[in-house]
Amino acid sequence: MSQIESFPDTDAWAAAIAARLEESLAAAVIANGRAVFAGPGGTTPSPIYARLAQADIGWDRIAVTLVDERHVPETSPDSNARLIRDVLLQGPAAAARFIPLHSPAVTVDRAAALAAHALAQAGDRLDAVLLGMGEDGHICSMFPDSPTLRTLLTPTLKPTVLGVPHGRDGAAPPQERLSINLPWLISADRVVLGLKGAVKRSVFEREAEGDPATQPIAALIAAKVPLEVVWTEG
Ligand SMILES: O=C1O[C@H](COP(=O)(O)O)[C@@H](O)[C@H](O)[C@H]1O
Repeated sequence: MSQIESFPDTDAWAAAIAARLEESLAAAVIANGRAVFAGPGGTTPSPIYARLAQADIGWDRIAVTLVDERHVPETSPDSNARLIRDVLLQGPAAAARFIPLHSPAVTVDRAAALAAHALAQAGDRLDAVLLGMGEDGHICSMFPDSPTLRTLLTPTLKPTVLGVPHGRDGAAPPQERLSINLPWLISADRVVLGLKGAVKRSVFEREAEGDPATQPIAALIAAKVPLEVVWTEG
């Protein structure tokens, strides 16, 4: 199982994660003249994004995208793009190019195809990835019991973005979603999973021992994603 690194409080935790992402993005800009970062939405990443935004790392050479998104316009409070624009793409990081996963006025599958194309144009791998995890064990929009789950977790496909239908009969997710697939994470140089709280720690420990075909955390570990798990009680 992946080691869990613990930090005493949210400030130390967010600073440690932001420093790792900054280091990988700066190294990629120096080595390749460009870099690609992908991050999550949700309630967890804001303090990390606020710190990362201040890094002096040549943001005009960096493309920023999402690991997942709801199929909603950016005006929606549920939009992960809105969080990225409001918190990460500020200060020095405002110079970065944003690649949204959602496209307005098309189906979720068409939006996914457009995002897959835009991401492939940005590069053949992600230089730094931040992940969050829901208390049901989902990362990106890889939801337990979703009909797209097994495809998203298939390690041998090419890196892409898939549309995820909303769950039936109250199952998650309540809205259509878009998600990068496991092969994008396999190809990444660095993947940091930021966890807060005792519940998420125990969910991670349980999921890490699970079935790689149906449990995203187990799939990442089995596929040898370069995963760093960084936790604070919060
Ligand atoms: O639905 C989502 O949830 C997860 C976890 O969110 P959090 O609020 O528990 O931090 C997030 O990683 C994902 O990007 C988001 O779309």
